Amino acid sequence: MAGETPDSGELIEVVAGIVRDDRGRILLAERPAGKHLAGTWEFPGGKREPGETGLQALAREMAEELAISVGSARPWLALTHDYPELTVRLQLYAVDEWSGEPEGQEGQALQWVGESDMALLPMPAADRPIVRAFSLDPRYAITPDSAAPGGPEELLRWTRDCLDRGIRLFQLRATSLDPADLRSLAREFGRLMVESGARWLLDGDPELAVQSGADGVQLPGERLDELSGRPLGGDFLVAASCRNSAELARAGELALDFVTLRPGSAACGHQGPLPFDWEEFARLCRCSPLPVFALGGLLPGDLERVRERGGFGVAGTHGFGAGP
Ligand SMILES: Nc1nc2c([nH]c(=O)n2[C@H]2C[C@H](O)[C@@H](COP(=O)(O)OP(=O)(O)OP(=O)(O)O)O2)c(=O)[nH]1
Ligand SMILES: [Mg+2]
Repeated sequence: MAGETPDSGELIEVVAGIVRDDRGRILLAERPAGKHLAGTWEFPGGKREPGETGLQALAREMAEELAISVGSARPWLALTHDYPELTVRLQLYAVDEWSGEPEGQEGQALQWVGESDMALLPMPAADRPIVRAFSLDPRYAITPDSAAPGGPEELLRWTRDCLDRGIRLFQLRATSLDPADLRSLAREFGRLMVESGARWLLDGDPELAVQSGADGVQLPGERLDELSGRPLGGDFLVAASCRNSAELARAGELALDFVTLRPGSAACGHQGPLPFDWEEFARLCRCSPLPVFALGGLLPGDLERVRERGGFGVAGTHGFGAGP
C-alpha cells in the first residue's frame, strides 16, 4: 500500500535513548565525521541488530556508545523518516534509570541540553518533530462539540474538569457556531488555557485559529492535498486528523507537528462504536513521519498500550473530563 514501504533505498531500524541528568537535561551526542549526517546532534543510539528486541538494542547501544548501563526504559515516540539515501525507522525510549558516567566511546562529543534549547542545535531532519514533541502533553483532550446538549456551558465545565486532571493540550471543536458566538467562546476558552499554562488548537481554518487566539490548528487529513506548505509558522502548532498512510505521509511532507489517527475507517452501517483496531493502529504508526495520537474511544489510561504500538499520545473526549 502507498506510503508503507520506502520508494527507494534501504530501510534501517534504529533505537535511541532519552537519557536525563538530575536537572532534567537531555544527553545529546555529535555524529562523528564520516558518518551519515555527520556534525548533527542526535539522541544516542544506533541500528537494531537481527534477533534483538528494541530494549536489548537500546541497552547495547547505550553501553557501546556511552558506557552507561540501562536500568529501565519505556517506549516514548516512534517515527519513520525518508532521507534521500535511506529510510530510518526511529524508536525513542525514555531511559528512566541508568548508571555510570556517560563518555563518548567513539570519540563523539556529548552535551547535556535543556528541552527548549534543543531547537537551537543542528539535529538530523528526522528529529525535528521529536524535539517539538517534548512540549506536548500526550493526553490531547478534544472538546465535545459546542452544538451538543449543554452547549458552550457544558463544554467549558468539561474543560475545567480536564484541567483539574492535569491535561494541558486541547482541541476546540466549535465548527457549528456562528462567528460571533465562536469569538465569545474562544475568549472564555482561551482565558482558561492561559490561566493553566495549557495550549489549544482550533478545529477549523488556520486564519480563524489565529484570529481566535488559539495556539494552533487541527486540519482534516483529507484536505491536506489542497495545501502547498505548512499553513502557520513554527510559533504555532499544526496537526492533522488522519485515517490512512497517504494522509500520514502528506502531513509529514507539510512539516506538521503531529497527527491524530483513527484506525479502521469502515464504521459505516455498524451499530455503535467499533472496538479500537490496535493492529491497524500499529501498522500505520510504523510508517508515520510524525508523532501519532491514537483516537477512537480510548482513555488517558491507555497511553502505555499506545506507546508499545508506536503511538505517542491518546486523544479523545469521553473519559478525559467528566462527561454529560
Ligand atoms: N542514534 C540516532 N540516529 C538518528 C537520529 N536521527 C536520525 O535521523 N538518525 C539516523 C542517523 C543514522 O542514519 C541512523 C543511526 O545509525 P547509526 O549510524 O548511529 O548506527 P550505529 O550507531 O549502529 O552505527 P554504526 O555501527 O553503523 O557505525 O539513524 C537520532 O536522533 N539518533
Ligand atoms: Mg549510533
